[in-house]
Amino acid sequence: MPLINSKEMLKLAHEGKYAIGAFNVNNMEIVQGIIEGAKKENSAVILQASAGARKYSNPIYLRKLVEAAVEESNLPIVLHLDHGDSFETCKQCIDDGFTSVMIDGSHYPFEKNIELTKRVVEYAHERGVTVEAELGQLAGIEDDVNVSAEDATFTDPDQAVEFVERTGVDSLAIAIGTSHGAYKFAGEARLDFARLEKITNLLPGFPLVLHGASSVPQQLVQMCNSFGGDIPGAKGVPEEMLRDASKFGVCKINVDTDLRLAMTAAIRKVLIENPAEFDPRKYLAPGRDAIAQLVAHKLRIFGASGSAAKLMK
Ligand SMILES: O=C(CO)COP(=O)(O)O
Ligand SMILES: O=C[C@H](O)COP(=O)(O)O
Ligand SMILES: [Zn+2]
Ligand SMILES: [Zn+2]
Repeated sequence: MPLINSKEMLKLAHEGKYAIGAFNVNNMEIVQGIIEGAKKENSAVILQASAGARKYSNPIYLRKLVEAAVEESNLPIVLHLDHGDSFETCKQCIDDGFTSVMIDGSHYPFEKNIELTKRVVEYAHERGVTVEAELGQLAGIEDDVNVSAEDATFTDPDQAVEFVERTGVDSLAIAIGTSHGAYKFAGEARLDFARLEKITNLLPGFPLVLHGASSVPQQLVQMCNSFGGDIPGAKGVPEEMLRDASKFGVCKINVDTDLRLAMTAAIRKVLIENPAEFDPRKYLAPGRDAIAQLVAHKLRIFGASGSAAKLMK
């Protein structure tokens, strides 16, 4: 089957109360690892490329890799732009064959975010491409952050409704306490589920997206550190919270950091245990396998196992 947009994929996820995994891709081994994991779970999957990924890999290589993944796996796959920063970047990706784009206007004032998102939606929808936008600022909840500070950065439920209505966007990334990277919480992990529930109730059936949702598995952090790494105090979103979020309208969960940790831990182990090794395949293959294993596990946590079947009819 060809690359598809995310409309039906996220709709089915919403109805089934599970979330689709959206994994960041940067090179061949990462694409292959994710696809192996998705195949194992017979799961639909979103492969997403950031601006940094497109710069690193040269957009044409990345696109061709994803096309190869589609052909080889025959799974329902979306090629999505992660954190598009302008209309021009989104347009470029749409023209290049991406089936979904994110326009991240979250750092702009509300009206400007709406205006920018609307412009992307118009261009994308005319071409059958779905659009994700973002409202609110990602940030971890520090132990001493008070409610008014959370109100200032987290997604305002009423604004979310107005934003969705006025832009016609297909999905919305919300801020409820997650953040990008490996250091998400200084103290105890905490997400604002009351806010999530409010947003979901105000936007029935509408797909929400959780960024910064890596769990930072401690076993991977320890493995990195025990083979020469130095990433102390890394902490992510507990898996139970992701499972809960998927039952409250979160239909797409973004994961990049965990892929990086899995791949790096595996590569570090090979290189430290085999100092004479210098064939890249000898460490990239275990890196790829580690990603496959991680992705399969995530998809089970998200409830996405078996989600390919309904989309393949
Ligand atoms: O949100 C992400 C990509 O858009 C990735 O988040 P993590 O850093 O938690 O993996
Ligand atoms: O949200 C950010 C993603 O993890 C992508 O990161 P990157 O910009 O380093 O490719
Ligand atoms: Zn953002
Ligand atoms: Zn993100």
